[in-house]
Formats: sequence, structure tokens, C-alpha cells
Amino acid sequence: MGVEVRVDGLTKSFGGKPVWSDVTLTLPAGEISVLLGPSGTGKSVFLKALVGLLKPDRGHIWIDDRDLPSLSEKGLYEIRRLFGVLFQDGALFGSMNIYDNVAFPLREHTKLSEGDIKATVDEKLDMVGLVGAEDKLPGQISGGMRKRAGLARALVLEPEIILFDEPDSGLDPVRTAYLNQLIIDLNQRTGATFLIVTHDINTARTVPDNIGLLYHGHLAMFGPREMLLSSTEPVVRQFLNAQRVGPIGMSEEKDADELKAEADAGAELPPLPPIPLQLQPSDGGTRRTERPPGQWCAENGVTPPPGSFEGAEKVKVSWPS
Ligand SMILES: Nc1ncnc2c1ncn2[C@@H]1O[C@H](COP(=O)(O)OP(=O)(O)OP(=O)(O)O)[C@@H](O)[C@H]1O
Repeated sequence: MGVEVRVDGLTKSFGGKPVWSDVTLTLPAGEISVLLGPSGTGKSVFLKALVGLLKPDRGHIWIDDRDLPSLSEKGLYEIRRLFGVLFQDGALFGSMNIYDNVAFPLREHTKLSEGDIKATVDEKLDMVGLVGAEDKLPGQISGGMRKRAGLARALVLEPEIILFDEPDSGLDPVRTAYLNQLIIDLNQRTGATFLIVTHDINTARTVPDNIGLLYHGHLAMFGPREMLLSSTEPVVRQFLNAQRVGPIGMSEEKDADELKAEADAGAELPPLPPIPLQLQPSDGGTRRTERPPGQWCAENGVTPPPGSFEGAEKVKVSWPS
């Protein structure tokens, strides 16, 4: 099972200009969380801080009893082994074939024999559906395949925490759907803790257990998927439903004049769309962290938007009594 990551009061600035301040959230062990936010709000910076590639100005990142920002280089090196990272472009070495790219972390970080390395690489390539592509160079395969190769490489050291930086960027909707299914299946199989940065609202609505939204230098909200998908908080509502009406403008925040013009024009928010069911593993099983659809809403006295959780009976999940 993956490990819990507790972020407490994390703040990061560049040249005195804060990217975000006082970010506090917990990535629950083994669950999938998604981090959203307008461009430039510091989602990638957050991932880099989590894995120790950027040092925050202040705050803590607790993994068990270790606080990442206060670790020595040696301590950081050790704790980084807990992480697998899928960078936006797969970050493959262009001159190495897919096999060698995936084998790279094992050759760098372990003393495994080439025979054992082959067994692991074959297993991971099979997990991401890339058997047969071993000899290809990254430039000879499609963007979707490069992402999957990057994912195989992120998995070879059996990480407890997997970070995905916009895994769906540059993919068409069908390949994004396949990748999302792969993410669910990998979470089911590995039990690792996942954090996905994405701009894809459909991914955010159906894949995670938890959603966070970075906006205007702080964490606007983080919590169970149903909490954010039923939220009427203006920023959360606007972003998760991809709407133009609301506080977020083209250059992040609308100014008072823009908001007044919107109000004067009588621009009304459309009703919240139904909350969809979570994507399920392809083997017909349930997610490790499955919570019955509607449970969070019921427990918190929130009426979900009409039409929510349609088809719940079909996936054999019961409503809370
Ligand atoms: N190493 C760095 N030095 C200085 N500024 C940086 C550095 N890395 C990131 N930034 C700045 O931090 C801000 C946040 O960048 P980041 O890439 O994390 O945003 P993002 O939310 O991931 O954006 P997008 O959704 O467009 O990928 C940007 O203004 C960026 O220019």
C-alpha cells in the first residue's frame, strides 16, 4: 500500500514573488488525487517541491516521520526512491531505445543483474501495453506511447508515490481515455499513492478520489471528489465545470469592472452538472479505495446535482441508507 503524504503550510516563491503560500493538504495513502489550477498557478512547482527538486521557502512535507525539506542530500536521495514521476513529455532519453530507457533507473539505482533487470522491464512494459516496442527510439513512436514508456520507467523502482505532470497533454480524447483507464488499473495493481496534475476536466471528474484546486497563490480547496463536484464556491464551480462566468478571467483573476459588467449583463451560472460515477478498474473489480457513490454528499448533508451517480446499481455499489 502507498504512503500518506502530509503537506503543511508549504510556501514557495521565486525572486521574492510567491508562487503559492500556506498550502496544506494530505494525499491519503493509496488514493488518487488530482491537482487543478489555471496555467501558471504553480502546479508543476508543487510536484517538484514534493519530490525534493525544489526547496520550499517554508512548510513541511511529511512522509511517515520524515520531513522532506529538512532532509540532507543523502536523506533526499533515499526518499526519492519512494517516488515515481511521469513528466509531461515522458522525459525519455532520445538516443536510447525504449528498453534501455525503462531499464535506466534500475541500472543507476540497483545492483540487479541484467537478467533481473530484464524481468522487471518486461513486466512494466507489459503493464503499460508496450511489449514489442523495446527496440524503438522515442522519436519513432507516438506521443501516447512515449507517455506509456515514461510511465513504465516511473514504475520500475516500485514507487509508493507516483506523480503525473499532465499525463494527458497532447493526447487525443480516445488516448486520454485509455491512459486514464491505465492509471486506474495501475493504482488498483500497485496500491501506490497517486497525484495527477491535469487540465482535463473529464479526467478530474471521473478518475480521482480527491481533487485540489490551486488558484491565485493559494490552495482554494482540497477534498473528496464529491465535495468539489458539488461545491458552489465560485472559483471551484467555475473551474470544475469549465465555465466562463465566474471570478477566473483570461489573466487569472477578473478585475472588479469585469465582474460588475458580468453581473450587469445578468450572466447567470448554469446549474451544476450531475456528478458522474468514478472510473472503475478494467478487470471488473472495484477500486481499492472505493466509497459508495453519494456517500460523501449523504454524510455531509449535501444534495448532489440532479442526475448524479447515474448507473450506480449497474456497478454494484449501494447508496448509503
Ligand atoms: N525555476 C524557476 N525559477 C523561476 N520561476 C519559476 C521557476 N519554475 C517555475 N517558475 C514560475 O512559477 C510559476 C508557476 O509555474 P508552473 O510551471 O508550476 O505553473 P503550472 O501551474 O504548472 O502551469 P501550466 O498549467 O501552464 O503548466 C510560473 O510563473 C513560472 O514562471
